Amino acid sequence: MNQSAAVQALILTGFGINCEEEMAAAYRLAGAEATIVHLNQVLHGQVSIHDYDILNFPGGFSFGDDLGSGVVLAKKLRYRQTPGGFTLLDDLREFISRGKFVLGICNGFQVLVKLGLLPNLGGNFEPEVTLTHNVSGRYEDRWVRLKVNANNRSPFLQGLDSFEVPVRHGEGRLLIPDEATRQRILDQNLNCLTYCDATGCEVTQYPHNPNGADLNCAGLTDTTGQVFGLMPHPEAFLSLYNHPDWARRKRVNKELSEEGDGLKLFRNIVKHVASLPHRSASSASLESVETPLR
Ligand SMILES: NC(=O)CC[C@H](N)C(=O)O
Repeated sequence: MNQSAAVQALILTGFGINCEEEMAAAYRLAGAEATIVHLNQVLHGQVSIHDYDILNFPGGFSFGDDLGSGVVLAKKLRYRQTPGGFTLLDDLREFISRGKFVLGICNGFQVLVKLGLLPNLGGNFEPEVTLTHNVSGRYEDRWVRLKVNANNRSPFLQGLDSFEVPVRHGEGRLLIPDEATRQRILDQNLNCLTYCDATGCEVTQYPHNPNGADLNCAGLTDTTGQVFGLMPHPEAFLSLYNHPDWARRKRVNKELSEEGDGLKLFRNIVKHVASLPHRSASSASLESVETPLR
């Protein structure tokens, strides 16, 4: 158990995940301690997710996107048993029920959707929507602007209105299978991020929406707001110098602050977790358990 008072972010890697260093950099800049571990260390019981505040699934090409992006990794989390005879999905249910946070970016978002953590309307961790090939039929690798749904109360997005971020994906198109699911996502404001134009107005057409997603959706939260996933990459916009316009910003009359807008999401969640009144108390009670919780 990590005794530090710092907010602890656990970042999974392995099997083709490739954005773990960017994600760790984001958390460190936001003041958290970031630990990168191979997923096998968790599956083999060497690392417990319960020792951490925020569990993170970075972007990449897990299992080469075979069978569909995120599918194989999600199956591994659902069915592969740890030495204690539990699956990581069992651990995730427990983790979320303790009020902790889960973030999935791009391939990580695909994993959370295919595992049934998002949107999880039914609360039974079964897949309800999916992410599939972009309507363009191409891998889309460029910058987009996102609009934040002000009615979504997830701590990740507080105080944000619209911001730019890069996308780099081939399978970012959210598909919602039926009208009832679509309506429940809308009613509960789980559609937390949509694609918009330079002025912050929502635009559903390509190229603003790079993949043809239903609801113009770029990101979802679950009903608790603790689980959050998005197709674009906030961890790739931590500084002014990540932005394609940084050198010509005066010429194109663009205001860019020294700190990248993507960093705000990480600052938000780190600040929120640090402010939770029972965080240190719950850590202490976990430490006193004789048999470590899985
Ligand atoms: N950058 C990523 O995480 C890409 C996700 C996935 N491999 C896709 O192409 O859709």
